[in-house]
Order: sequence, then C-alpha cells, then structure tokens
Amino acid sequence: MSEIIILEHVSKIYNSASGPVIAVNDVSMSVRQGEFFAIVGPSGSGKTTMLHLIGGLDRPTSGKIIVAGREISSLRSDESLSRYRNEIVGFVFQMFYLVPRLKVIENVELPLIKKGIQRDERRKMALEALRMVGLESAALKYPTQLSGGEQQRVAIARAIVGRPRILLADEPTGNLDARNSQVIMDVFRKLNQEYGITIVMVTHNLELIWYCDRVARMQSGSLVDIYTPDTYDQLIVSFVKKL
Ligand SMILES: Nc1ncnc2c1ncn2[C@@H]1O[C@H](COP(=O)(O)OP(=O)(O)OP(=O)(O)O)[C@@H](O)[C@H]1O
Repeated sequence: MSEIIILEHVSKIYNSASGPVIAVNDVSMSVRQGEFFAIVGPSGSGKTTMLHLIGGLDRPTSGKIIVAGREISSLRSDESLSRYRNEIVGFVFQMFYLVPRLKVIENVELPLIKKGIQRDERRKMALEALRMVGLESAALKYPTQLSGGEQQRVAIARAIVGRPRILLADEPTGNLDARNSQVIMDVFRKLNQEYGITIVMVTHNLELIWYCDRVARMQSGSLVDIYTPDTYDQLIVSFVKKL
C-alpha cells in the first residue's frame, strides 16, 4: 500500500494574545492510500489543526507535508492551496453547513459550480454522490425536511461529489445520536471500501475507532502513538487512565 499523506517533522505554532501556542509539535506520520485513519486525543491536543494542515486550510510553521505526491507545505499562494483542496480533498465537519434555501441536490452541486461543470453533468454527478450515501430519494427535498443524520449524509455527498481521493472529517458525528453516528460510519466504511476513498477522521468518540484501520493518538500537540485494531484495547485503557 502506498502512502498518500506524509508528514515530516510538522509543527504549527499560533501566535495568540497570551503568547505562542504550539498546536502541533514535530509530528511525523503517514496515511496509506485507501486507509480509514482516525486521529483521537483530548480537547486542545491538536487534532483539528492536523486535519487543517493536511487539507491545506492552514500552513505548517515548519516541516514537510506531501499529499498525493505533492508537497503542499511548499504551496505559497492561496490559489494553489485552493486548487489542491478542490482536486484532492473533501471536507466534512461537525456542523453540516447546508444552505437551507437550496434543495438537497443543489447543495450537493455547489462545489461543481465552482469548478465550472455544466448543469446536466452537475446534476448527474450530484445524483450519483447522493446515491453513494443512500439519499437519492431526498434529492428534491430541502435540508430542513431531513433528520440530522440525513443532513450529514448530504454534507458527505457534497464533499465527495468532485471525486476527491481523500475525505477529511472533523468530528462528523459530534452532533448526532448513537444510531445516526452508526449510519454515518457505515457510509464512511462504504466510501472507503467500495470506492477506495482514503478517510482521515478526527473524533472524541472512542466507539468509532472500531471502524478504522489505524488510529493516531495526540496529546499536547504531539503524536503519542499509532494503534491498529489488535492494540485498540491499549488505546482505550490509556484514555480511561486519564479520566
Ligand atoms: N487560530 C488559532 N489561534 C491560536 N491558537 C489556536 C488556533 N487554533 C488552535 N489553537 C490552539 O491550538 C491548540 C490545538 O487546537 P486544536 O483545535 O487543533 O485541538 P483539538 O484537539 O482539535 O481540540 P478540540 O477537540 O477541542 O477541537 C489549542 O491549544 C488551541 O487553543
């Protein structure tokens, strides 16, 4: 399996009013093509910052980030980072960020308008993305007519409509109950296994790690360890000890 995301000695320091904050501290790791990868850790440990660095939403202070063969840490202009985001990654957040006055299918089409894709093709691609998340039948509804879990599936369809190789998800089940969280994870598993999309997910919820191939644990900006299913018990114990 080849490595689609490589981080080499990556650090991110924010300058806040109370002085510099080391959000990510000298992290080196990689994610393999086709992997379902999670990042866990307590609040403030640097998980979201890691995801933003991988997704080109932010730039590292030092270190190298290579995604799909491109060194994104050396991209200087906002345009080149934005092009990278449009071509390679899709984002899903805890909030769904759907436009309430647009129909579901129109919400899913939005990233394609930015890419200049024609209407008929857009419709086709959006319907296919909705089919991939099992929501084709909701295409003509409005977001407010859907449950929270369904709205998150629409947000996922919007994230994958441009066929990204990597899906980055930040607490994607944070606003959902256990049942809907499970549905979302089943959708991720399908996208990962059937469509080969590499997934990197940040989560607080340790129940979700069982869906993942590997899990990185962050603590105070540092990568403490990487776990595989045969060592998830140790990961859970390390969390319980902190309670
Ligand atoms: N734009 C910013 N300016 C200043 N400090 C920041 C900024 N973004 C993040 N930080 C700080 O960096 C550290 C890591 O934040 P980050 O959001 O990555 O953690 P997290 O593990 O995702 O936390 P949570 O689980 O609460 O979302 C925290 O101390 C946070 O306050």
